[in-house]
Amino acid sequence: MSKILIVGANHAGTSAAKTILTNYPEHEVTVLDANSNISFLGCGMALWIGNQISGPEGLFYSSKEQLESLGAKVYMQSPAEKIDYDHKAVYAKDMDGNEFSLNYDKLILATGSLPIIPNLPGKDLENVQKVKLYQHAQDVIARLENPDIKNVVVVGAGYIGVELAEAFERHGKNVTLIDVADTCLPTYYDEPFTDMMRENLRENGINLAFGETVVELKGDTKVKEVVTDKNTYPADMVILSIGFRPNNELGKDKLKLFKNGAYLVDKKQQTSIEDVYAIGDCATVYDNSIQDTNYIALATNSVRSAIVAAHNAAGSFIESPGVQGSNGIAIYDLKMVSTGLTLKRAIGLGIDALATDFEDFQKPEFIEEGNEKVKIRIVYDKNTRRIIGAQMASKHDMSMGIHMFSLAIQEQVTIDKLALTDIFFLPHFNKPYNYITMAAISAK
Ligand SMILES: Cc1cc2nc3c(=O)[nH]c(=O)nc-3n(C[C@H](O)[C@H](O)[C@H](O)COP(=O)(O)OP(=O)(O)OC[C@H]3O[C@@H](n4cnc5c(N)ncnc54)[C@H](O)[C@@H]3O)c2cc1C
Ligand SMILES: NC(=O)C1=CN([C@@H]2O[C@H](COP(=O)(O)OP(=O)(O)OC[C@H]3O[C@@H](n4cnc5c(N)ncnc54)[C@H](O)[C@@H]3O)[C@@H](O)[C@H]2O)C=CC1
Repeated sequence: MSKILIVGANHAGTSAAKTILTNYPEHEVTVLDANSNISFLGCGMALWIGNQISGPEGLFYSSKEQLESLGAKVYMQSPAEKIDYDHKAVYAKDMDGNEFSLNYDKLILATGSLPIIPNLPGKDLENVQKVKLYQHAQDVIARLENPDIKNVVVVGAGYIGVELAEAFERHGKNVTLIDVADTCLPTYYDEPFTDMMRENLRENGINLAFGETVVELKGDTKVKEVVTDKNTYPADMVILSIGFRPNNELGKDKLKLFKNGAYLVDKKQQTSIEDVYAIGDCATVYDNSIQDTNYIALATNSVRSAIVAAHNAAGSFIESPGVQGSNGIAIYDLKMVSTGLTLKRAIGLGIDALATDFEDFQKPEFIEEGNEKVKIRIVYDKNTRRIIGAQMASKHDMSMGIHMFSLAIQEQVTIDKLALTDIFFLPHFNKPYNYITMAAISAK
């Protein structure tokens, strides 16, 4: 029997706790979380804010009570404040402010990430919001009820920014979306795809301010304007969504860190100290598309890294196969999915990369209803022919196709092998010469 202590119980911590409790009932599992809720699906935040779902209740899939029913001891609203790694002890405060300490045999750090807040004049003005927690979403929704909030400026046109821009527009607000990059979603897609999303946002009435740097947020007590190096925008509310940074407060002076501060872990999720694991957004991942360590903050990575750490902490040896950063987004009718590297990023990393593109209807033309075009790009290494990335866009739900590319990158499949891969045909679903095969066959 080991004492396993998990610090942080959102997606990563909950997944680790459940894996240990259901597979290894002999261990004593204790969970600490600073917040009053766990398992909030941030990915549903935009749907909630945009009134596309009836409420937030379905966005939670676990609770203190559920973990307790599986046998865990759970302390909510109890932030860990210090860890003595040499003596295997965690010092925390409970919800009444009382200090207490817990000893462990194995420690799993699952403290996640924090929104990056740019050091801008005016960042502390009223109605300048960050969005990560359930409580942040509640706060934003309460403010949106105020009819004086007419102009909403979203800073950062990454995944959160683009999703929330749609949500605010659905609320009838005048929305401006700003990014320093000259397009939206630059990390995930190449230009032919970002152009589609840009057009989609523009057609739906969102003001786009790409290639602009925010220099100041102006106001009295409340924010009134966002000033960039090129323009000034009226703003009754500002959302800061320019990325996450790992929450490494408890280990930054003791554990080895990645360049952005994430806990450096091996394929067992173990940190630089034995018996100390790190999972989810506070830890690094092994990225198969670059065959190196990376930082990719996604709930999917959190859940899987937690399973790996849980088994290892509980005494079984398993290794992570690594990740590809697979992701997806649906804005109005447009759906986009990607995995691995974009062509731009691959070239930026010095890889001799090429892309093969194809666009076609999903199904044969004689299927007259529910037949949309799909655009695909596959990125591959010119020398090894290895597939290193893929992107797809359509009004049709073609999302499942990206999983095959994720596996192809993980398993180092070549573009030539993909060209001859058995892909079934049925007119209800696709074409005999479907876009995946055609893109692969067309590769130089
Ligand atoms: C709006 C939004 C939409 C998103 N959409 C998607 C999506 O569609 N798909 C996707 O894959 N990802 C999405 N993400 C990202 C995803 O939410 C994160 O990757 C995920 O939350 C990471 O989970 P985690 O458990 O590692 O960390 P976190 O969610 O950051 O949780 C960390 C937990 O640790 C606790 N904690 C921190 N410090 C302490 C301490 N000292 N003591 C005790 N407890 C502590 C916190 O209270 C928290 O509960 C989205 C995020 C946001 C904000
Ligand atoms: N559908 C999904 O899978 C979703 C995933 N997430 C994940 O959550 C994490 C955080 O999301 P985001 O905050 O949207 O980060 P992000 O990394 O997706 O996007 C950040 C954006 O901010 C821009 N930016 C950076 N600094 C800036 C500055 N000073 N001024 C203006 N723009 C600036 C970047 O160019 C980038 O476009 C990411 O890892 C993301 O993948 C979030 C929402 C949905």
